[in-house]
Amino acid sequence: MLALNDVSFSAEPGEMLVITGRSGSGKSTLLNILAGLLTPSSGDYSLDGTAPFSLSKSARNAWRASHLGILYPDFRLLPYLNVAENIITPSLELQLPNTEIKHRCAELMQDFDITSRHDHLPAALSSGEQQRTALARALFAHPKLIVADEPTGNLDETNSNHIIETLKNYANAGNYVILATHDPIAIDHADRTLHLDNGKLI
Ligand SMILES: Nc1ncnc2c1ncn2[C@@H]1O[C@H](COP(=O)(O)OP(=O)(O)OP(=O)(O)O)[C@@H](O)[C@H]1O
Repeated sequence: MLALNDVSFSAEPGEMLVITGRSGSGKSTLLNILAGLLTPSSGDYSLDGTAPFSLSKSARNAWRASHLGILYPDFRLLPYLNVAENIITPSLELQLPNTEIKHRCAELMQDFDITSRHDHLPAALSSGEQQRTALARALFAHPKLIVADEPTGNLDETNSNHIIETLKNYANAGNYVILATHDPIAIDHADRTLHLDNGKLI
């Protein structure tokens, strides 16, 4: 059985795409391929001229750190790191001076209203604060592409609106944002919606 079959699409910089489809239709599989986390058994994928699956594993990890922001429905913050430490984890793979790391972190915490929580562990945060920390981490590297799997799945309407509007603005600034979600707020904001049915794009 194929999780995805004959899926072909391209995106323009500045676009926010939403992928819909019932459970098991292949949304997460597609996002994992776009993030360079899952190697497709056949086919091509490139982001701004780079084909991640033609890179060595270490080069692909470095490519992911500098080009990709990834958001998960369960946030996947590292439980033993505080908010600021979680946000700067992409810097482990980036060659940035310490002053720049501190500057980006402070700016993101301010943008997402989590400065006062900078030394708290994820367990002490609300769901909205956890998702805003995850979003700050996803934006830390100024990635060309953000992929997000149900990014508002655990959030109330106010937090969902904030996350989706932030992602939309980030896309419209000349980047790519691809979400898998059923959230009507996200679908409303999408520049384009793609529907997956049984691994095929409809
Ligand atoms: N690692 C894997 N090994 C084998 N089959 C897998 C694997 N991951 C997913 N699948 C299968 O591929 C298909 C697509 O799964 P996928 O998780 O991409 O769907 P989805 O649309 O994201 O579903 P959901 O909305 O429930 O998360 C499913 O039939 C699933 O069982």
